Amino acid sequence: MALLPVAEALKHILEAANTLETEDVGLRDALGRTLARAVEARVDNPPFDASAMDGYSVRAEDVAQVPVTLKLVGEAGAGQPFSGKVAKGETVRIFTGAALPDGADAVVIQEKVTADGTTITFRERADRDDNVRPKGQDFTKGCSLLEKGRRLTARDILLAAAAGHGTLPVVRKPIVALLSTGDELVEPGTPLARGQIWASNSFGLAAVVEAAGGEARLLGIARDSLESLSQALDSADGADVLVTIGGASVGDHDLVRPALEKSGAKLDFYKIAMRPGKPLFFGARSIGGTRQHCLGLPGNPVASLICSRVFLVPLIARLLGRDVPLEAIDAVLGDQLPVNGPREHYMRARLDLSTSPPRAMPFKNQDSGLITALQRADCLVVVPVDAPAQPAGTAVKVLKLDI
Ligand SMILES: Nc1nc2c(c(=O)[nH]1)N[C@H]1C(S)=C(S)[C@@H](COP(=O)(O)OP(=O)(O)OC[C@H]3O[C@@H](n4cnc5c(N)ncnc54)[C@H](O)[C@@H]3O)O[C@H]1N2
Ligand code: MOO
Repeated sequence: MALLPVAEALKHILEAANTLETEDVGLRDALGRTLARAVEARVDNPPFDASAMDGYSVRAEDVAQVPVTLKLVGEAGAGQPFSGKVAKGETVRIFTGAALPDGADAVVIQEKVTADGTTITFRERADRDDNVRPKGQDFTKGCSLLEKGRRLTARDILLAAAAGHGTLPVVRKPIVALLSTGDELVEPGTPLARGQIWASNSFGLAAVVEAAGGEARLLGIARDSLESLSQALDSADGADVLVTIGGASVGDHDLVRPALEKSGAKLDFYKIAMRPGKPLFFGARSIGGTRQHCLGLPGNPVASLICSRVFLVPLIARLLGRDVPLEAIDAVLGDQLPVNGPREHYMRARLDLSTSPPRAMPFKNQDSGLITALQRADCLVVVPVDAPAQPAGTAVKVLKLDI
């Protein structure tokens, strides 16, 4: 069977996914969530002409010639506005953040005046609007502040709060169920018998899911039997995406696809022209009356994590209504590469950003069992299908390994 090119596989996955529903969350729960609608300002900011300094509010024309003495007639504090009006020859004491009293149009900082009871002598002249933050200077009511599809940062949340929002409309988090499969697997932290290994992938993948904005649900470990797999697959009820790990290849114990198909899944594709990641599959099924995307990742830890970066992170982004973060950047090879085979090779590498263009140094050993090399890598050099040998200095595409 011909292997599906990586770009085609990604296209199939993205075309299958639609943006999830909208929900309102409080500002305290908004960090990292994706805006479902644009956010507009509900007020002007500042909402009133405000003093930027501690000092005295004046009519600028009264202090055009200095020194001059004005009469103190009151005080304006933050949250404690002056109720009267500043008339000719008068001044009102003012503090940072207070509303500028009616009649006043400038603030003189206190360091520039001499106060003696209600007699205030100004030693420095002021112009209109000096030390005043005019109403609406920052933003005005109704203007668009945050665009739909944006992943909310601390800065965004501060802005939304200042613009009058106590809650924000965000896209519901996709629930991603993660199922490890294999007779050799035991939970991390428990003792190992001979032939066993710890099921590390699901924990790495759960972190990928959550960093991408999804909610990970670990379904534990299914054994290599149709019965155990079927039972575990039934427990993925309520998830938007089911990710199976391992059992995807062609061995006698690779039963994940048959079990999934038995549970009603229709596979869109199986096997892609990617290294690592060849036995990846994708499809969908109906469970509990809702449609669930099914992504089968290879068991090799390196393959599963790299495939999650290339396929699962964009799938989650699409479910969240976000742009798909898979842009490759331009770099040059720091070392020569041999001829590539029939699969697009995602080579673990380190990226030196101090040079222009950045220089990517692929690791010598690209075995997909090397977890330490994956952990040390900060990018993937993407080597096209059947690429010829390439000397150091060749231009290449690189995917940042930001997971
Ligand atoms: N005859 C062939 N054999 C294999 C082929 C092939 O085309 N023909 N493809 C190879 C490729 S490429 C890959 S990748 C692997 C993937 O196979 P599976 O998806 O069936 O993965 P498993 O056999 O279940 O596991 C592979 C490896 O990873 C370990 N593993 C599995 N799950 C976990 C987990 N949750 N945490 C940590 N480690 C895990 C497992 O113990 C194995 O060592 O197939 C090749 N074979
Ligand atoms: O292509 Mo398989 O995913 O190593 O090594």
